[in-house]
Amino acid sequence: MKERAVLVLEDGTVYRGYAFGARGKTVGEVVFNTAQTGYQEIMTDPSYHGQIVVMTYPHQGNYGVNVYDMQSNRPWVRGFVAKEFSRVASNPRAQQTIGEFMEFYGVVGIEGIDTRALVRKIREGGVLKGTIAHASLFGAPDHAFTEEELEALRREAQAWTDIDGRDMTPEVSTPLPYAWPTLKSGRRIVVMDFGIKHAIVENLAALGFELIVVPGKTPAHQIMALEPHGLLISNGPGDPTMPRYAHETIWKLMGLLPTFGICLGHQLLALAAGGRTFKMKFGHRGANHPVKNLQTGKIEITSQNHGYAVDIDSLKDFRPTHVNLNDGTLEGMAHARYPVFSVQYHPEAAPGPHDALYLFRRFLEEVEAFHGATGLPVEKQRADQHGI
Ligand SMILES: NC(=O)CC[C@H](N)C(=O)O
Repeated sequence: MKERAVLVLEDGTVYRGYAFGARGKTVGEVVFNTAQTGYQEIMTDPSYHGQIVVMTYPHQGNYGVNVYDMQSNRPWVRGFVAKEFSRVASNPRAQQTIGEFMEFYGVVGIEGIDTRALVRKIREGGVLKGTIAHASLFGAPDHAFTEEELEALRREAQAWTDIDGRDMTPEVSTPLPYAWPTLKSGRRIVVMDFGIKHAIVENLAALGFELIVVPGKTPAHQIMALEPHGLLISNGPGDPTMPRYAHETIWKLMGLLPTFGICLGHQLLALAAGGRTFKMKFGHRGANHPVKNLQTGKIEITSQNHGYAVDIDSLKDFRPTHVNLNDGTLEGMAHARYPVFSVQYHPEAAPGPHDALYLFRRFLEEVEAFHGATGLPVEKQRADQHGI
């Protein structure tokens, strides 16, 4: 017998379906992702911290999960929703089924609801908070939820602390600096970790960089003390206006090092320079967002996961380099004077197409161009000028 479950939104809408994954209850911001594959990368991307993710593609889990596709050391989604989850994993790379994985890591799920209706609601009204609850919590797997119980679940969703207005960095960032294993020892990159996906560091490592991952809270002078040749500012969850210390650090480092910002890193760069961000109605989450590269005129099909965006008209010191063809929002920018650039989307894919991998190579070229001429740590002299 299937166990009953509900998803109750803060506006009182109730979706009745069946329990999946870990048994229990969970509250979060309900968002949707349109990627057809990549559920494991999505669940383990720290940028989803605080969110219940609804997959629009109706069948999830058929190729299982494995240790290689993890984007961090555990899932971060607060809940996972699909029309139907596969009970079998049919792929030689599979080591577990999606259900086993969700149970192991305590991810509460629901299936059998009309995900199309739910997604349409979010698209029309914007993201909402919601609660998923499984019937066994209320006594029995076939328990039919009463009006009072549903109202209590609705209030729980409403009362949950929003993602906006709090800094989630301490919850996802590494507490201590560490070296990411690489086989070569090329130029040294410091990676500011706001909840980094493994695929980003793996792409940098593949280019031969030496990588030191530091907590997002690391101040500018400590970063410079590591004598880096470049700086990567990672993706991460939450409201980009909240980690104010990061704006200050990035502002201090601006121009000292070739810098590449990805997603949250892009937003932090814009804010550090005096630009503005805003919360989008329902964000961009999927693996087929068309982005126009304004420098080449080419279109890239990109992987995306963000709920905030940089206001294109607020840019200070940066010029737009990429725009989203669906809604015209800013997707990339470059500094007017320094080798500092960033994208709102995910060049590392994981999941998604590899159209934008060239950006990692561009970062390598920027680092080489910046340091290549003299071979001296130019940034150190500049740091002295900046007094850090
Ligand atoms: N993937 C990310 O880095 C997300 C950035 C930010 N938390 C947003 O939702 O817009």
